[in-house]
Amino acid sequence: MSNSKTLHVVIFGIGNVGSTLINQIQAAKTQLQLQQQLNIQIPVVTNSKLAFYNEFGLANSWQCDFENASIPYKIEDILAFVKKHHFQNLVAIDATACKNFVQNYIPLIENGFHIVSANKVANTLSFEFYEQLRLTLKKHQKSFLYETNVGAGLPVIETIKRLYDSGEQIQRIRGVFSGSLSYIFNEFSSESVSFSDILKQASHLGLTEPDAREDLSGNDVARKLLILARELRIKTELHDVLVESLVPKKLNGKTTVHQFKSRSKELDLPFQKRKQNLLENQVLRYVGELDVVNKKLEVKLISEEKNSAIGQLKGADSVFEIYSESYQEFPLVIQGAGAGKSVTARGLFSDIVKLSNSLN
Ligand SMILES: NC(=O)C1=CN([C@@H]2O[C@H](COP(=O)(O)OP(=O)(O)OC[C@H]3O[C@@H](n4cnc5c(N)ncnc54)[C@H](O)[C@@H]3O)[C@@H](O)[C@H]2O)C=CC1
Ligand SMILES: N[C@@H](CC=O)C(=O)O
Repeated sequence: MSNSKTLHVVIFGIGNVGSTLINQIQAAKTQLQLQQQLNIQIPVVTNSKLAFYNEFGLANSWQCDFENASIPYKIEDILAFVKKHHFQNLVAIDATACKNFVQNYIPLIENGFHIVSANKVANTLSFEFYEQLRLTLKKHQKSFLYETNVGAGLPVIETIKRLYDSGEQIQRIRGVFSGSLSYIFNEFSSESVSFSDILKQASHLGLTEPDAREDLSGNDVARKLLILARELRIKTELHDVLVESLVPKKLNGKTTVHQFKSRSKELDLPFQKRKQNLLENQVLRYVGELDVVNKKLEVKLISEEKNSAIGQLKGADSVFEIYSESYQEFPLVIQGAGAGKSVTARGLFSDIVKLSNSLN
């Protein structure tokens, strides 16, 4: 008798992260089958408007297939499709950055899906929604994994959870939580390049959010702090986070993404001034701090000594310093690429495999 297990994975969002995930899964098929007797089938992939269906799973030519044969969809069409084919072990991947998409989580769970998400929105809406989602998961015995919400492929949430579940008192988590802002300020502090050019590079590298103002406004980092705070059972909301936004009012949400991009040169002068104000041994860093004891969450741009751990960061590295009962003087440190399509897709893949281990 075969012990092989099949997962049916529906991928919502086939941009940087979603499409890399599909390619990673396709490339690992043989290895997964041989080493873990795991078969991951992807019968549906979607972007915001179109879905491509193949009940036998995607072929390696999936991008062409999507271009040629995708059709407009509603979430109900996908629910009907998986029901018609009696698919078991259903997993919905949220690789969108969409605020509305998370309203589909509860119907998906009620229709048999586990959720694996890179999108931080579901964990950062009201605490009421946060709890309702967890109650629904419990009722339907489904899982929700979101390791990539904080630190992309880095094991940040898992580490915090393990410490907390084993009774460790976590006092403070401080660091550079954003891979894109890390890249931007590492490059900007050390190179003679304009701020807008570096922002453009970060976006081309797939490091920023689809709307880079999510990063520059501090909102994305605030979401990460809130997610960690809630893991530690702190009942708090996104608006409780003290945030220093780097987006000037004239370029805020009333401007479209396209307008913001075409006017990004307006950011150059203010950032050049901040750079000029630095002392010789300082660099700019955008940091987050979760003070667990005082339940205070704050994100801001600081001038940091070049020689400190945070000052020495390179590339798109994030760093999380966890101070706790057992790590008082010298924190537990998690460091590595905090953004990028490849590490993030691998983080989602790892959540899928983790989920498969908990299924029959
Ligand atoms: N890029 C990175 O380094 C990291 C990204 N993430 C998260 O991963 C998610 C995806 O990021 P990227 O791939 O970089 O963005 P992207 O902009 O490249 O791709 C987003 C995709 O979602 C689709 N989409 C938008 N609304 C949708 C909807 N309602 N239903 C279905 N599809 C929809 C878009 O059509 C696009 O295909 C975001 O939530 C981001 O915060 C998390 C960690 C790191
Ligand atoms: N924009 C985010 C991407 C991952 O969440 C970041 O820069 O960290």
